[in-house]
Formats: sequence, C-alpha cells, structure tokens
Amino acid sequence: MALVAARGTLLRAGVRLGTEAAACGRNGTRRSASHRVLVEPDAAAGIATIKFKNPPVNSLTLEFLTELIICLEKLENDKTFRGVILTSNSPGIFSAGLDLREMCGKNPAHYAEYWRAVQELWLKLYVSNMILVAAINGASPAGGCLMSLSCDYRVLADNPRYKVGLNETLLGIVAPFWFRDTLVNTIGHRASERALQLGLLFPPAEALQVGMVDQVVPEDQVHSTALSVITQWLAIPDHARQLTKSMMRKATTDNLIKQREADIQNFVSFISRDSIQKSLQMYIEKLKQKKS
Ligand SMILES: CCCCC/C=C\CCC/C=C/CC(=O)SCCNC(=O)CCNC(=O)[C@H](O)C(C)(C)COP(=O)(O)OP(=O)(O)OC[C@H]1O[C@@H](n2cnc3c(N)ncnc32)[C@H](O)[C@@H]1OP(=O)(O)O
Repeated sequence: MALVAARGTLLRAGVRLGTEAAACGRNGTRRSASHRVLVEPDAAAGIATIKFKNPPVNSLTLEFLTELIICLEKLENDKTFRGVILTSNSPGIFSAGLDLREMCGKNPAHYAEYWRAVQELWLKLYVSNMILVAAINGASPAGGCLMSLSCDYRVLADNPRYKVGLNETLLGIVAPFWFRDTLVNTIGHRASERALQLGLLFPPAEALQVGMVDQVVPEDQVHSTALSVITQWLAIPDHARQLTKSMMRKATTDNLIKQREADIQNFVSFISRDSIQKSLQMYIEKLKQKKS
C-alpha cells in the first residue's frame, strides 16, 4: 500500500519505474537511473552502498524520500544483499533532514502525503532485515540524524563541523513521538530529554560520548570502517540477528503503525498553524542570511 503510494508520487514526479529498478541492479556496476539515490552494489560481498545525491544538502524532499523508499524495498526483497551502508555522495553534508520547503506554504493534502513518506522511510529503515550502517560523512541534523539513528551502527567522520542531533526545537517545531522513541532507544531517557528540549547538535567527540554514534574515525576512513563493521555483523547468522533486531525494535514501530493516520493528522494540523509556518519561514530566512 505504501509502496503503491510511493510509486504514485514517483510517477507524478516523472520518474520511470523501469529505470528506477535498474538503479538497484546487482551486477557490481554503479547504476544512476535513479536521480537522487546512487547504489553501488557488491553482490559478491552481499553489501550495497546507498549514496544520497540530492543537492545542495540532501534534504528529504518528497521525491528523494520516495526514491529512497523504493530503493530500500528493492534491496530488502533481493536476497543477494544482507547489508547496506548509507552515506552521502557529497562529503560535508550527510543530510539536512526534512526539506523545509515541503513543510512551508503547501496545502494539507501535500503535508499529509509528505508525512506518510517520512513515516514510511523510518519504518523501512528501523526494522529492515538487512544490516544497516550509517557512514556519516557530513552534518546530520534532525531528519538526517533520525535516518542514522534508525541504522544498526553509526560511524561519524571526525570533523567539528559534522554535528548530529535532533534540533527540532530550534526551529520552533517538535520532534514527534517516534523520533523521540528512536533517540531514547539509542541514548537513554535522561540524555534524550536534555538533547530534545535543547535541540542539541553534537560535534563528534560529544556525539560519541552520549552514544549518538558508535565510532568516530578520520574522515578518509568512514567508508572502510563501515565496511569492516558490516563484515563483522555479516558473520552472525541472519535469522538469529533478524529475530533479535525485531525483538528489540518492533514494539517501537508497532506504536507508530497503530496510530499512523492520527500521527499524520497531528502533523498536518501542527504544521498548518500560522505560528509554525512563521517559525519555519524565519528559519529558512536565517539560513539564507547566514550566507550573505
Ligand atoms: C505536538 C505535536 C507534534 C507533532 C509535530 C509533528 C511534526 C513536526 C516535526 C517535523 C520534524 C522535522 C525534522 C526535520 O528534519 S526539520 C529540518 C531540520 N534541518 C535543519 O535544521 C538543517 C538546516 N540546515 C543547516 O543547518 C545547513 O544548511 C547545513 C545542513 C548544516 C549545511 O550548511 P551549508 O553547507 O552552509 O549550506 P547552507 O546552509 O548554505 O544551505 C544551502 C542551501 O540549502 C538550503 N537548506 C538547508 N537545509 C535545508 C532543509 N532542511 N530543507 C530545505 N532547504 C535547506 C539552504 O536554505 C540553502 O538554500 P539557498 O541556497 O536557496 O539559500
């Protein structure tokens, strides 16, 4: 059902499904028919690397979300691949999170479609049967951080500019309960309470200390470290690891699934408020002014 909706979005966006499918091919060569998601398959190793390519900052536009969802679904259904590395094709920015323009000045139907896609990406990532490792090679606020928190392991490049965290409150918005749950499951209740209220963005050493990431390594070793982690995890029998992952995470996703429509309605009414629209517009303006 969600995939059908996602495909509808892609078709409206003019993306041909035949070529999209080729983007996740497994013959070892890079296929780039998908515009915003590059997949580098290594069928022999059973690993694929997904590279985000949605310039300028890999923000999660509806089209990018949809391509990612379809790509993950194809990899999930292809038993060749047991592990996936998520990284950015543009070192410096992993992902700027949700696309602010998707949440500003649009109509309720658009907000609802957008939020369903955000939910879908999280659901696909959080309980994927595959081993997911985030190779965080750039800044990763809010929704970008959520993507990495939804992986099984996080490797962050050691660069003070590469901050990670759920900074929603700084924008005058509120991280929904399933963002919170994902953070609490990773760093615990007290640290989450502080991080969420203050909208903290952690530089690498602090991110490691609080448990937002599992390893901090020199920038040129992020991908190789992610590969060696995934290789270690691949040594565990899939069925045992998958059942264990499900045991740890399914209650969290079930909680969203059972109130998915209400969560969409909440988002639509929250984001449509004049005060929230004003906050977002001011934030976008601030980002622009930072440049000049
Ligand atoms: C009680 C009921 C609760 C229910 C509520 C439900 C839901 C509400 C919560 C919704 C959740 C939202 C989660 C999110 O992800 S919100 C997005 C948060 N993201 C950010 O704060 C990141 C903002 N961006 C940055 O900090 C920086 O851009 C950067 C990523 C660190 C990169 O810096 P730099 O390399 O210097 O690039 P620029 O800043 O110059 O940006 C270039 C370009 O990109 C535009 N841009 C940046 N981020 C975004 C974005 N997230 N969306 C869209 N566009 C973005 C930026 O404006 C520049 O554009 P121009 O070139 O046109 O000026």
